Amino acid sequence: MSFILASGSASRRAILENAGLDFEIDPADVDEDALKTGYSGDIGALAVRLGEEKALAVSRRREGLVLGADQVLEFEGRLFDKARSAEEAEARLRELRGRTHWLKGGVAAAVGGEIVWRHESACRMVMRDFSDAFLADYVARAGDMLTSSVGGYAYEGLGAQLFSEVEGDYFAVLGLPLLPVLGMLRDHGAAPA
Ligand SMILES: Nc1nc2c(ncn2[C@@H]2O[C@H](COP(=O)(O)OP(=O)(O)OP(=O)(O)O)[C@@H](O)[C@H]2O)c(=O)[nH]1
Repeated sequence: MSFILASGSASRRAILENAGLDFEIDPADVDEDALKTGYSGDIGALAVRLGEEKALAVSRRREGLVLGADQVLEFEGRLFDKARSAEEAEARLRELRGRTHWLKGGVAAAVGGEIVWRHESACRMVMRDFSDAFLADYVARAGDMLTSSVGGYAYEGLGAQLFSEVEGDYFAVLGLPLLPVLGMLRDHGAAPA
């Protein structure tokens, strides 16, 4: 039983590998900016749409079940994507500290160029009001995660120190709601029932 993960995300790959699943990696080449720039609708729906576009892009050229996913950060109705630099990540963390933001996730499965399943997730991230000194130390230690993760943190690692409370699926915070994905994979014969 196998399937294709249409993602270059190390976190998504690790989540599925650690769960013992058999799959291939074939990242989708989708112009996310084209869909995100100027978007003014429901941000969770956008994440689902992006997950669908990634799954479809690969499903149109590969046989079998293709899984695509996307995650965006929503803060006071504004949409944030991954920071482009450590400086931008630091400025954003300074803006988010002491306040609540949401990680909105979308995941979709496609077969033969058609969407067969989709799922939306929302995780409520209550960031503590940490000091400037803490932030400076965090930025010095966080490394690549500042720009490779949508929030500039690895919640399973150093990023946990940023939060006082988190509501939602742990795996969804990391980028892939594993249990709903496992249910879908089993339904499609791509994971052991
Ligand atoms: N390790 C880790 N990664 C996180 C966390 N929160 C968000 N991410 C990652 O942030 C990234 C969000 O960007 P996306 O545009 O959804 O995905 P991507 O990394 O560009 O990869 P594609 O699926 O190829 O588009 C994903 O790789 C998530 O796994 C976290 O707490 N820990």
